[in-house]
Amino acid sequence: MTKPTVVVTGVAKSYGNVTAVKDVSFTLNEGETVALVGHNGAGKTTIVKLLLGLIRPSEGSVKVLGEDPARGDFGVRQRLGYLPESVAFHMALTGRETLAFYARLKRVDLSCAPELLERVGLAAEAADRPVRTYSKGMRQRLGLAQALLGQPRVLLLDEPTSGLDPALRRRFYDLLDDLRSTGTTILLSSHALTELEDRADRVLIVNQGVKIADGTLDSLRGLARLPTRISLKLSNGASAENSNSGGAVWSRARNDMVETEVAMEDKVTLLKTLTANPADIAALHVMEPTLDDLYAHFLNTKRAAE
Ligand SMILES: Nc1ncnc2c1ncn2[C@@H]1O[C@H](COP(=O)(O)OP(=O)(O)OP(=O)(O)O)[C@@H](O)[C@H]1O
Repeated sequence: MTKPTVVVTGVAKSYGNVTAVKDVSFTLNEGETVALVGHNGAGKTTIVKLLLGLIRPSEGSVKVLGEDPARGDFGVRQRLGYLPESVAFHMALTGRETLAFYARLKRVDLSCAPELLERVGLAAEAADRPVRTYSKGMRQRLGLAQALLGQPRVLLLDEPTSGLDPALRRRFYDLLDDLRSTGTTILLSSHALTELEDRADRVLIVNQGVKIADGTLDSLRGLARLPTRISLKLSNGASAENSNSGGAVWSRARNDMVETEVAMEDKVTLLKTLTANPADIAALHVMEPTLDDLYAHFLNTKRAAE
């Protein structure tokens, strides 16, 4: 059974006459990885700060692990991990000393530090070097180790992969998969939509402080009803227009391919027709709407309604 770890109800947050967040409600569950996406200034950091208890809502309520995080309950803070977008460490401390510093602040056991440094790929040699000698990616990994201190039940990550090369990104997401399997709730705030696509169980889209979409990628696809793109290359250089191409309208694409768009409900029928004679087909690609497409769709729908 899904167990909620974060419950946000009707939350608004204003700074003077700037309303950063308006009537936002959502629930995050144990073992769920949720992407929080939105333009610059959409309200993502404000939501994360509300979950951390760094700011109080002007309206509504925030509960993290059953408590109000702004009350300063230490038990909750110990079970919350946070990686800010820009990690600022004391440059003279080594990686190991930095972790010891944060472990004391969080009042958690430091015995897990060597394992954490290992997990984020900071080898023993790097762990004992001052942070000022670290590359940006190494600092980011130390930031992640800091966020993982005390085995948090809820992990809040702001642009966690910025500064990581592709191999480290993969390693980072593998690490998140391990945490998810132990029941950790992970909220990832990011602009890197393509890499979130296969990684997040759910996507929350915010715009101008308002939540405009919340669901799995498949459920958002179902709501948006955007077409599927099919691209095709026929054998022997034959033209799709002349073949049994299911009545679709084809246009020229790259690499001698042709492409068409088909409504969700017609996709299977068209694919059946196209693949009736497999020998006719040199290449076939089926592209479902990406998170980028869905993001643009929900923002445009919101704009059109205004
Ligand atoms: N302390 C503050 N005082 C006044 N306005 C603020 C404050 N913090 C945030 N805001 C405003 O609230 C709105 C939401 O800001 P927020 O930082 O939550 O956006 P964001 O989605 O995290 O943006 P980004 O992707 O650029 O980090 C913006 O209009 C911002 O200017």
